[in-house]
Amino acid sequence: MAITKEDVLKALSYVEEPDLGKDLVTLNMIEDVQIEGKTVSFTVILTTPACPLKELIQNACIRAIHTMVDKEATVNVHLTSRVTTARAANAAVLSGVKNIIAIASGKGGVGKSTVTANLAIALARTGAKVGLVDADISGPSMPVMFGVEDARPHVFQTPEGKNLIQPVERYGVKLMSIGFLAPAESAIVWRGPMASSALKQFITEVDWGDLDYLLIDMPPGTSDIHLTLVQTVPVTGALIVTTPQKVALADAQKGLQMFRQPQINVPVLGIVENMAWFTPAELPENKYFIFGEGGGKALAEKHEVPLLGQLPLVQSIRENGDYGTPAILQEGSPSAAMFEQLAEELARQVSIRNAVAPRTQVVEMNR
Ligand SMILES: Nc1ncnc2c1ncn2[C@@H]1O[C@H](COP(=O)(O)OP(=O)(O)OP(=O)(O)O)[C@@H](O)[C@H]1O
Repeated sequence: MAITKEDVLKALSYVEEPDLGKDLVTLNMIEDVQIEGKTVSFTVILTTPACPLKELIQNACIRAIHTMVDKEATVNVHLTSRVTTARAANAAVLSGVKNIIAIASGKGGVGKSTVTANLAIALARTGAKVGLVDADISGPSMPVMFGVEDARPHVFQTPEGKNLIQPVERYGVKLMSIGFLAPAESAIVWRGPMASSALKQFITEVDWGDLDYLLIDMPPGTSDIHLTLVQTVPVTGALIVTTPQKVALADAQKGLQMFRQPQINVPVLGIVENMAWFTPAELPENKYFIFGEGGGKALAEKHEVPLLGQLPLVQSIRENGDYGTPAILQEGSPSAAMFEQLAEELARQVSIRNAVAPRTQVVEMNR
């Protein structure tokens, strides 16, 4: 009997998207079904190009066709993606940006900027459109980490007469930092309301265009800047970076709780434990838990959020950051693999959040 499109769709309706708990047909993830004799071809639209379940879904599709349609069929599964969003249509601010992710830490110096830079590049390397705002106004580190300290963004006028800043592009990421506008030594005077208005400017007066993910590298602590962010744009979710050290965990918890306050209500997508251990190059089997052990996991469990990854203390991660060539660019290295995996886990949590949580909203607050 000839294979029909209905046979194919019926079989695929038994393939579940493991994270979203529904089948691929119900989720409108199947397109362009074509049948030629015993060759079945179709496209699966994933929710992110960084999907860690790609292979699993592809194999499940092939198995479903072989089991339910024809065990001898040749099955061509074409994988593509359409990044999901929880934003309302026709948004006034950043209308082309699908997901806005705040990266916060609580304590300073835990590696938040290092993690953000590597994540942004890792996501861009999967094919996603990525932007990065360095909102650490009094201590911007992105120009150094991306090796673009001397870059000066262009300002241009739109046909409507509005001045817009063109973000700097590096390693496939659109980047904006106060470091591009003010010499590093003067940045220390950016405080309070000035810092808040600088962040607002980075959001509303920069030509971000269409982006799948806009990462915001927040300053340490729980400052005015955090409130400015959630009052200016609808934030998709927050990622918390911490070390396993007691003092860092206590501050990370404060950061996490700030996003979860009922009037702010930004979902926490997960926790990253950085500097989780140290392994000397000459003793690769040894792990030294310099800042303590298991703190990130305990924090994640306490607040019921996923621990998205544990990154060891690696000398080359520090060096690559200082040289303007983040570790993710060292193809085939263990550090690059860890950041790739972390980026996949983050993208996965964004997709889950978009499927299950309410639409993103700008926070209204009387201050
Ligand atoms: N996993 C790691 N292995 C080695 N060095 C690291 C690692 N993570 C971060 N570092 C280094 O630790 C220092 C602090 O990192 P980073 O600037 O990313 O932290 P931060 O939390 O953003 O700090 P700030 O509070 O200034 O915003 C940097 O020198 C960085 O290169």
